[in-house]
Amino acid sequence: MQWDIFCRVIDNFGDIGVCWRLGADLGRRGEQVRLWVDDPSALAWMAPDGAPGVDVCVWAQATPLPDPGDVVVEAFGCELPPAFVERMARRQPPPAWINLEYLSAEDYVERSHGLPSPQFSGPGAGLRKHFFYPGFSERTGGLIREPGLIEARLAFDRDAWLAQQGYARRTDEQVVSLFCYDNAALPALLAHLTETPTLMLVTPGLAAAQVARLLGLTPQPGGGADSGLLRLGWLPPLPQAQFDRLLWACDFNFVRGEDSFVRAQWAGQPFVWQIYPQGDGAHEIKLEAFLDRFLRHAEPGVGERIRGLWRAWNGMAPGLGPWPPADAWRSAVKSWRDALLAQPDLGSQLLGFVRQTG
Ligand SMILES: Cc1cn([C@H]2C[C@H](O)[C@@H](COP(=O)(O)OP(=O)(O)O[C@H]3O[C@@H](C)[C@H](O)[C@@H](O)[C@H]3O)O2)c(=O)[nH]c1=O
Repeated sequence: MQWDIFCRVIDNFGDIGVCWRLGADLGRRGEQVRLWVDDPSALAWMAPDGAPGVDVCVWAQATPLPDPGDVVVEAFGCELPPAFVERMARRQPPPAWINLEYLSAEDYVERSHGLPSPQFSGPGAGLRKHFFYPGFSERTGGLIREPGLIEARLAFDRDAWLAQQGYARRTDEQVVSLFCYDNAALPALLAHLTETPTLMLVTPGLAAAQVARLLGLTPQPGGGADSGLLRLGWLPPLPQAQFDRLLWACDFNFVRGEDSFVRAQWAGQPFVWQIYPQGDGAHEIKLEAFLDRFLRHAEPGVGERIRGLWRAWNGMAPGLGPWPPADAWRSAVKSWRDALLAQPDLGSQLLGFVRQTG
């Protein structure tokens, strides 16, 4: 099928990160994808080699758009150009029109996933748009998990990968990745990590700027610095496939937003999520909703510590609290990952949904 995926970059890298993952997943499954994005600049480092079947197209106001394909995906309610919607309404048969929503573990997702939204007026009159919600249960659209991902994860040699990046692991060193927004708990984390031999791989941008400021350092991609028992490595922006490997290589991952949060779950290592902050505090409910599902896989004492650490990392509690025991934390993540692996992935579900509704 021919797909048109529309994406508007609001801020950060999550919008294009998710749309690229989806487009590349569909392309590798033999679909033809046009990815329309208003600002494709991040793809230069995120996806320097492109993907089979995927054409990246700049979506500007003046861009002449071709005839709509078989499926039109409007990512995160990005609002399609009315003239294009009009052509969708005239196409025979009309394209499947999917509104791909943000990821949440809240219960409303199960109620809303797959619902139709018939268009009674406007340029799309006569069309039916469908809401497609990613999620963590059988009654949602699932999570992006391209074929072969887990096999590659299981065959991964972390020491070889770290050495290739110029950060060979020293004996007894734990390895931590850091990808975060502005974070008031970062000083407490750095203080905690200086007590144990640690290699912390810091992503460029907000994470590197804060660590550098707190420790009085200048980040140099590919370079490093020491602070007590903490060894720092400043990362360059990595292609998505290498970013995944970073998460596979680390004992603990600090991730954020949506896509890196999902990839940390596939990595199967203990992780801490900094949720995208919303002014009205809605993110706190969203964070707790995820913890409620995930921590069913943890022993109660361990779950409490994980929840405490996550709350502190998200500014919902002071201090970091006691660090969860690593082995029990890892078992909980693996058990959660096993449960997710038993569910169909988002790409397969979306293909099935479109065939059924089309
Ligand atoms: C640091 C790094 C990230 N990445 C990728 C991984 C992800 O695809 C992407 C980061 O996206 P996220 O993890 O979702 O975090 P983000 O904070 O960048 O994106 C956020 O954007 C907001 C607008 C949304 O509302 C949020 O829900 C969220 O998606 O960048 C790399 O490929 N290489 C890198 O080196």
